Amino acid sequence: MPAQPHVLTSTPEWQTLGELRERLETVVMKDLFRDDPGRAKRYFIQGAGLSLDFSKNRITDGVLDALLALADRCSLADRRDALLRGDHVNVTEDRPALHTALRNPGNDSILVNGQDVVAEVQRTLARMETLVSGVLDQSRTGYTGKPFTDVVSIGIGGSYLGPKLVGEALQPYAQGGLRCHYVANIDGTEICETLRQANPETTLFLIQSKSFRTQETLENSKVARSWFLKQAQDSEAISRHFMAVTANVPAAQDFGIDPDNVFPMWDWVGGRYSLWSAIGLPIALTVGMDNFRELLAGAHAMDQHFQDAPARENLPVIMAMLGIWYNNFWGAETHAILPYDHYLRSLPDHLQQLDMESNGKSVTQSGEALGWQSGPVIWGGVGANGQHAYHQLIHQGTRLIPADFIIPLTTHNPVANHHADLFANCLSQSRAMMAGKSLDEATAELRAEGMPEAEVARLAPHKVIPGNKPSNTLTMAKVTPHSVGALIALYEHRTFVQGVIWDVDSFDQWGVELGKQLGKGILPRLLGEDTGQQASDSSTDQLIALFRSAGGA
Ligand SMILES: O=P(O)(O)OC[C@H]1O[C@H](O)[C@H](O)[C@@H](O)[C@@H]1O
Repeated sequence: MPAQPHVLTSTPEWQTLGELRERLETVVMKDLFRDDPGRAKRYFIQGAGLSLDFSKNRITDGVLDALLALADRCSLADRRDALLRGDHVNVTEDRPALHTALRNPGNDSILVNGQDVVAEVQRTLARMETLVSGVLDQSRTGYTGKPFTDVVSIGIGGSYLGPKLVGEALQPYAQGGLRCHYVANIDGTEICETLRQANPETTLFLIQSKSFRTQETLENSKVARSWFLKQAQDSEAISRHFMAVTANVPAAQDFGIDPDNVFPMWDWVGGRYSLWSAIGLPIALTVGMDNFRELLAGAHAMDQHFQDAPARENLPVIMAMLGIWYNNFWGAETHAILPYDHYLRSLPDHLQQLDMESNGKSVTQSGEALGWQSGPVIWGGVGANGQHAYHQLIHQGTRLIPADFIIPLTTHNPVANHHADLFANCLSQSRAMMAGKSLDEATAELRAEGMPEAEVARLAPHKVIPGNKPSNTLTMAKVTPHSVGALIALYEHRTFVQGVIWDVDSFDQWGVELGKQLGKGILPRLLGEDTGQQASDSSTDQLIALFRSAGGA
């Protein structure tokens, strides 16, 4: 993909946005709502079953036009088409990023290095179907003939976060009662606590690693294999209990996985975009293949919306450009993801990797230092819990924190007035962020309580909520396989659009490599092996000595 033929900050569109930012300094959203009864309706769009109210943003039609003009200047439509048709948009690794092909039900072939990606995807889905139906109908059993009760998915990063999020999100669709556990960290506690809950005779292990080189996953898998063999006492039994999803088939075979039990991954799928591939097996084993296909259909519907909807009505484009507005013109350093739904509790974790690993970059596609900010810190948590914790800083802290509120209109678990209460909480937060509370209002409230005037004057400033804090509200009819697919694909495309504007490679992640390299030198020293390793720095040396003096190994 060629580099942008411009310096972003020198474009007329960027200059216009800078001027608009100055003009909006004193504009208050509350006044915009008061003066324009049609505002909410005008800034409300829908696609793939999701609705976005983006009226509580510091924008005018002029700002929106200018943001979309910037997207045009960055050739967004061409870059989107290049992504979808399989051009090598991952420039540093010289390969496509074809996660959209994983959820494309069409039969038109897409060739990557002479290989028909679409046929590969269909073949893999059929193999997944065979495994899933065999496990769920109990025709496929463990080595003693007992049906499976537990699945342990071992993987980290993109081979963990997406499946965990969706597996939790689709609990209402669970079939077969399999318990799915996820082990990611190289922390003995995680694997040991998981294995304590499992029975080797009835546990299926999925080793999820695109590279099959990831230390955490390999070490945890070895522990799982030893634990299993200790009871099974027969290495032949491994083939009934261990599966792998990987692009590195020889390494999986070396580990002892039967080639028939290896599901493919491909170079043209990035780890953080891989839940739609066989990496999604824990999801399919939880909810069955029909629901897994519905998940893919939801994501595909969002792909089509992204491709076809005009920019002004395009959910990923609008959300991405609003993010650019706050990140690059208002100095926002973070972006909060606030799902008001227990099933979506791991969404912030997944989006953290998706967005921060994709757009946490400092050079352009052609390797020049960026002259502008790239991806923000993504964080968040489930509402209303956050309201009793970090929302204080959102409302009254000194930083500007744009937020996405995400909430289904109906619940799988109607009980008392809970869902209306939850919805009221969500709306009250976005309204409080937008409207705030003025000094006059705070003063009047305190006076109404009958407080002495001196106390009123002392307390009122502490009760002021500045307001004018931006947020989006995303809704869906219900948390379903389709809506969850659409939601995740929406954020994938939002991330892509921002990467286009910033001119970064959103599909590599070189920054995570250095720690891995250094770890290889540090480990032998922690274990007291004399490797002739040079000392690193006095801090690292001191901490190594501390670990060894405590007998930490
Ligand atoms: O699937 P794997 O090859 O084991 O990789 C697992 C994860 O680790 C890497 O270090 C990257 O940071 C992630 O993008 C990747 O998803």
